[in-house]
Amino acid sequence: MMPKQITKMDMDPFAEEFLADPYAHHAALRDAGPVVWLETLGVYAMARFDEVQTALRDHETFCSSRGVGLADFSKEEPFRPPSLLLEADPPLHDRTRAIVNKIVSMKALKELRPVWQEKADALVASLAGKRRFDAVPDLSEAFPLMIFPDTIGLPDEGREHLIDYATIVFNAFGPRNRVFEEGNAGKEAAIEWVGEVCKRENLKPGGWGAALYEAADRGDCTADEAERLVRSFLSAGVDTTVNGIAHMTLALAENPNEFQKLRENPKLALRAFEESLRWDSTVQTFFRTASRDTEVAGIKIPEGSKVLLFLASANRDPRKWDDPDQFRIDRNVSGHVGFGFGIHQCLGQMVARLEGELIGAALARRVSSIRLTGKPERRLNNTLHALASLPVEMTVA
Ligand code: HEM
Ligand SMILES: O=C(O)c1ccc(-c2ccccn2)cc1
Repeated sequence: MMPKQITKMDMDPFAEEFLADPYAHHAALRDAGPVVWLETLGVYAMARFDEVQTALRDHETFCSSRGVGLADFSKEEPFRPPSLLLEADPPLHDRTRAIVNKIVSMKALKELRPVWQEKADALVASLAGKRRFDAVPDLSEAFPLMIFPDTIGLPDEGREHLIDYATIVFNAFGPRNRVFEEGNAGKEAAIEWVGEVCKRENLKPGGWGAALYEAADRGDCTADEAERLVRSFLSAGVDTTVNGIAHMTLALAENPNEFQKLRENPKLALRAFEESLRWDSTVQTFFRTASRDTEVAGIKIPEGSKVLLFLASANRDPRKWDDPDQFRIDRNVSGHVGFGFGIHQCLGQMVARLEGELIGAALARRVSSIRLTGKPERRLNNTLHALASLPVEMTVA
């Protein structure tokens, strides 16, 4: 079969205008073809659900060990030692993932649920009493920072550095553009603090960090690997859930009918959180690298090519979803790729789901209405769709 001609586009998905409103550009990417060539970056791109899911499932052809950002680790130094999970392929990934799967277990989360639920209820009750507030610092950042550092066993001082550190990590998957440079400026203290708190002596006993060093004591990994696995929890574990909760709150404020459906049935809280991840995917994009010459939909992709996967676009692909742009909490949202897909599917998805469900249920039970009192403000990032401010008014049920 003659290889098809690939559609070339000069769109820059890391331009500030794109990052500010990515959904305005996704349809053009999807309609241009199953695989397109982005001239500006010199990369392939997939924005339809089927191609994104297929690439994520085929981790041998589309590998992670050469980096899941624009940089090809086989050609240039990573900006920090590679993640032993995100930037690892089998067999290394099999071993490290098995270690963390044992720690982030259903049993662990079952024990955490009542502790987190009490904090979620108290936080929402106090905010509803305040009526007007900014749901980014006061709710979306406050709750993860209230429960996640304790779960890891971090020191009490300096936890706010986790937001700054994640800004650096998630910007680093993109080009060294202004968003990257400005996102890094003045954040040396955050890098320093994270480096320190990953050390065994700075982790409290009983936390997930200490549990990684106990895995090292058992010989499941080295102490150095344990230190880097703690860094994984800190890199991906906070700013993602912060923005997941922020987008759920925004969606409920913009869709009052959906919020009333949730109030009538608080058991829909988890569905509301999952639907908000589909509707406005916190993690918008990331890359894979072709480990060998391959072909997708008749398009040749040579070994070493970077392939940009648009998760957020796949989650609104009309080839997969009915009324994809509609936020509907009663939709069957299973199968969305907001947490990725395949062997690298999010390690912390159950943590994120529990956080989102508890906040959603607390809002359903304690708040009678949510409305925006000002324009939400975005914080641009090369990978995350993030909110800097979300001014709301919540009335008490
Ligand atoms: C709403 C919240 C979250 C979202 C949207 C999210 C999204 C994702 C996505 C899309 C991936 C796949 C990356 C890839 O395939 O290259 C991923 C991987 C990962 N996530 Fe999450 N995540 C969230 C919360 C968390 C939390 C709370 C933790 C830590 C407890 C976490 C830790 C990780 C780790 C370690 C990986 C790498 C897994 C591997 O490569 O095997 N994430 N996440
Ligand atoms: O292991 C780490 O350090 C790490 C793990 C996961 C991520 C990530 C990247 C893209 C989308 C979601 N999560 C970042 C860092």
